[in-house]
Amino acid sequence: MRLGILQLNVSDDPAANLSGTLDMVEQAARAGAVLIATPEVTNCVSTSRKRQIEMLRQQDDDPTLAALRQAANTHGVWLLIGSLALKTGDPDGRFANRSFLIDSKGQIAAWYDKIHMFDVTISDSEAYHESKGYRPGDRAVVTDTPFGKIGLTICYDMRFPALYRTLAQAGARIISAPSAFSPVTGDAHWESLLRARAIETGCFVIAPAQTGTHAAKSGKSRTTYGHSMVVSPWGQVLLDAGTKPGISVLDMDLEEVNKARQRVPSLEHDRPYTLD
Ligand SMILES: O=C(O)CNC(=O)[C@H](CS)NC(=O)CCC(=O)C(=O)O
Repeated sequence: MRLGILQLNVSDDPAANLSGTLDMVEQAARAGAVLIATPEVTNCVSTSRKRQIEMLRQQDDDPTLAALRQAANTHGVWLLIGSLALKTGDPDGRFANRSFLIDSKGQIAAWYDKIHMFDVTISDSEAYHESKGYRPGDRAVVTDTPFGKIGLTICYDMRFPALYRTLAQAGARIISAPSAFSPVTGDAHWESLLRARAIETGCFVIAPAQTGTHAAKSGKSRTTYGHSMVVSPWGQVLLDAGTKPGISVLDMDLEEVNKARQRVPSLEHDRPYTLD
């Protein structure tokens, strides 16, 4: 199956971001991709809560979701929208960081709210407080597709191997990890984390990423790591998209999932144990 990966450098203007993303989806579909995946927060990268309150919408009212559903139907492709930042209507005002799998008719096949929040102080000058802005989810999601079962995760989730194991043991053969990674942790950890998750689950791991410095009309601008990646179930890096925005298309042989799991069936070798 042919996979399209969109590496994006979105701003805090969802309408402008959408037109660029729609162009890239069309190009990837023309190149023969049947599943096209976009990064975390495809609609808006912003560090300003005020700006997010102004620009973001609830799911039923979100123009990015509506237009991408229509594009999936028009081009007859499955779309993994890495995530959208959405209003939730919750009294505490927090947003959802929500991933969507859209089928080739434009219907929502599955959605997933990021479970693990990136509340991390990397250095004196760099800290993230994701849970201040976003309300974490509490359900893991695996869905049937014509390409086998896909498990959904987002970004920081990749540091929680138990979630990946749950998804793989529930039948996932592909796990998505759309991201907006920090450059510092990206350099240190990104490739290792993704390869480890692929090897230990025997899944393809697909990780479309935001990249570069994100233009902001309001608030501080933010920089992300890029290097969108696809890793085979044997742990080979099939794609590293570097740091420029753009489209990558590659063919995945899903038989490799069976082969890797036959060679090393560790997914079936869990054992109960006590902790003294
Ligand atoms: O804030 C938003 O609008 C969307 N959310 C994100 O971009 C999140 C939280 S800041 N980014 C990550 O989880 C990066 C994780 C990471 O870099 C690591 O695990 O090292």
